[in-house]
Amino acid sequence: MTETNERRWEKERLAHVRQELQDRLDELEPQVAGLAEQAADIRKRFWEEVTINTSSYTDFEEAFYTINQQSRVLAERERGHQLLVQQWKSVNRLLPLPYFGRIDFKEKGINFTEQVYIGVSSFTDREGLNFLIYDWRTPIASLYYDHASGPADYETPMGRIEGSVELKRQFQIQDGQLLGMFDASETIGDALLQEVLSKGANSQMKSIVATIQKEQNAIIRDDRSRMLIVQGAAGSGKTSAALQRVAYLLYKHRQSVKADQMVLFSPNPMFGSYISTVLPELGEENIQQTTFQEYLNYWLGSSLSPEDPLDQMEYVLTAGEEAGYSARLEGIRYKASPAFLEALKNYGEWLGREGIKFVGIRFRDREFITSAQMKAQFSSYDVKLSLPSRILLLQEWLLKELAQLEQKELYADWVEEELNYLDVDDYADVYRKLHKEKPVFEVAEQYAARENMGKRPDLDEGAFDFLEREEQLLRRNVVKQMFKPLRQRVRKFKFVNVQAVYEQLFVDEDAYKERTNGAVVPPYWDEICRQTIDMLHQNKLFHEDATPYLYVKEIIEGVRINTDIRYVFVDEGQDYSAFQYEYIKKLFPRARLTVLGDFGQAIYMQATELAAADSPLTGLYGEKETRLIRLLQSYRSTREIVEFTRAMLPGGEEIVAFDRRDQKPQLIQTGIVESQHDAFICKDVDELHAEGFQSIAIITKTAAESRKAYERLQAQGMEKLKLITKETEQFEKGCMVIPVYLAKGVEFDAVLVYDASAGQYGEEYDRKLLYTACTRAMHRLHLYAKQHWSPFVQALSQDLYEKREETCVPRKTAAPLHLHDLED
Ligand SMILES: Nc1ncnc2c1ncn2[C@@H]1O[C@H](COP(=O)(O)OP(=O)(O)OP(=O)(O)O)[C@@H](O)[C@H]1O
Repeated sequence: MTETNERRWEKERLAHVRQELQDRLDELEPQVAGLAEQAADIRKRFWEEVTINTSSYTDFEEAFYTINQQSRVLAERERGHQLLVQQWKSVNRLLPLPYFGRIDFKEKGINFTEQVYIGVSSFTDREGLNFLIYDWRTPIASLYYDHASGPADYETPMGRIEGSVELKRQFQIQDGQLLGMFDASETIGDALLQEVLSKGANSQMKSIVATIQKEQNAIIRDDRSRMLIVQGAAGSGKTSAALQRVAYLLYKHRQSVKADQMVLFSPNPMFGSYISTVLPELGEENIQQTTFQEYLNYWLGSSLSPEDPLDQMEYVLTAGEEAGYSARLEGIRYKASPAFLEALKNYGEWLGREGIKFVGIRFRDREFITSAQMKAQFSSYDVKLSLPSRILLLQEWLLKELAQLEQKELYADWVEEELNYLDVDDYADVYRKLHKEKPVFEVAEQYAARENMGKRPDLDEGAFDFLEREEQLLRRNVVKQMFKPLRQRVRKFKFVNVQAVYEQLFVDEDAYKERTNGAVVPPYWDEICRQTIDMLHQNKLFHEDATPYLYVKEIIEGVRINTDIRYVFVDEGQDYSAFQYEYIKKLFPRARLTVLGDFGQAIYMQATELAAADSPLTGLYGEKETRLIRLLQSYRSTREIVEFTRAMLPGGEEIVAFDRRDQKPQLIQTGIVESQHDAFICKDVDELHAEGFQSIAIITKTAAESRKAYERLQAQGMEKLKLITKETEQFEKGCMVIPVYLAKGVEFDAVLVYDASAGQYGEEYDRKLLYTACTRAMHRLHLYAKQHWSPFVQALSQDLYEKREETCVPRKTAAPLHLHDLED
């Protein structure tokens, strides 16, 4: 066949498959509507068809069976309807783009070459015998992602199948029309990838199903590791691969795992909205998404409010001049470290021996059960029992004590008083209750009357007295109501003073050492102690204390677990501490973990290196159950941007750029006049817009700088500018000012680093912040500085960028130049 014949053939096949799809749709539509109507009808007439007659046991039994039968029919219809709707949706999804790839595979020992067309779901011919389209998650489809032409094999549940790939073809199909096709030889056609990557940024992430790369496919299909760690360069497709992996696992384990048994921890709520369309695009339901902070807030309850990690970050970046800053930084570092985790484990032992602090139970200004009584009771339990078991015993004891006290209080004066405040409803309740008991009373009365046969019945003796019963019930209600909160507090372990238990760790160095089996304290310990206790006294927790606090709480009360969750995904995994991983492991004991991150973007102080030999992550489930995959190829940015950004990172030379070309990054020195600086940015934004770039981010180091930049740029007349803050929930296209730590994980057509001067990014710590900011750019990257460039920019080879030093007149020249317009 000539090439044009080949194309014609593919066009005809496409038309044929689309026709089959259309026919199926035409068949399904009336059925879908019909079944829905039938189910609705049955539901409506459900009770009409059932006559309930309970006069005899047989009648009752009959009614029971009719109801059962009706509800079974209804459930079946509804299940049938759901299945049809699923099929209908899947055919609908396939119609505009039935498949994106084809692979011709000849199995060893079989004289037949199968043409395998791959799309987002499977579709067979009318007889159900031939696959017109294979779901991309079927075993045979992995050939498409893993092999170029030549010998190839793939894994099936029945074992490995060997053979050879004779053709690998990619299609560009839009609205059912074949726009292009490429035969790929080596890797999956760079042509299609080029095409996909050259497109503009979106306000929502896209699925990469048609162009998944081999190393990404390994992540997606790994189904053995308990812990899968992915260390991948910026833009290497970690998040994309993670979402494809979710879709794969939901497909592979569709009988046993549902979407609500998977959780994804994402860096912030805005990121959650950014990725929320990928799974529905692949025909799967979204899984649960949360941030670690949401978990902390939930478990800590309302008693203590933990600081937001973004506020912690803002403090670290902006509070350098404040008293106690160095101590706080040391505290953040130490409280996230494995050393502190170890210290807390030892503290747990000590607590079990002597350290628990109890809170007495008070009631109406009386100490019902004192903390000393609790302590005495607690120490009567066998020390061989675990701490949570002994606390449970104490809880049981307290509930019993409360029950006895409740009984004793029935005739206390305060109850008498409370009775006066009861309203009509309370009396009515009691009356109803007594009325229900009436037959019993009547029998009792008759009995009493018979006993006194012949005698005048004496109602005061032996007979039931309603009034007395009523008062007793009312009293009981009053006391019960008053004791309810006490019981609830006991059930919620409020009799342990966790806050005091955590606080006693931070008394002084000697006490700390004694209680943690000699842990070595970090520098500034006294100040760290003071700061921690200050916060606790305001019922607040530093972010770095939140997870350790929960950890201590659980040492005492026992671990909270969620056994429903089967897969946990942690994106931006470098930003979690050893502590947080330990916590996640405990919380989800039946789950497999996938952690994706990039140590090059580790901008939080509690960062964890994912790929290091001594990484706490490897230790979590042990080396045998852990697999590490590295992604080195970056897909997001142009070659010029990747070459520029990777040179900022030590070891960055191993990052591989994808061959997509555009301008070199631009370095613009704006001079010391602030308004001129902003004018340059405004002018560049206009030009980028004119070139057709729709998503442009002006990235600052901090939220405070974002606010300032936003105001200044607006003053320069920049219109439709958005300010992104930690409260922003939705990610939209357009031009925005955003602090770097909120831009994590997302991407823009063009990135303008608002101020890349030495004053902003001068310390070693700033290197990764600047790297993270620059790597958000897909097509264009501009950096601005008034005077001196950041040392991380200065260190770059000059052939990696273009320098601009043109002049630019501020747009709003009306305001005269003030001294504050000049840089310090
Ligand atoms: N195989 C692929 N085919 C097409 N596009 C891809 C592929 N892999 C990644 N991309 C694209 O590259 C960009 C970066 O992907 P993604 O955000 O998943 O990377 P990441 O490693 O999570 O990045 P970062 O760590 O910098 O946030 C996205 O636009 C994504 O669509």
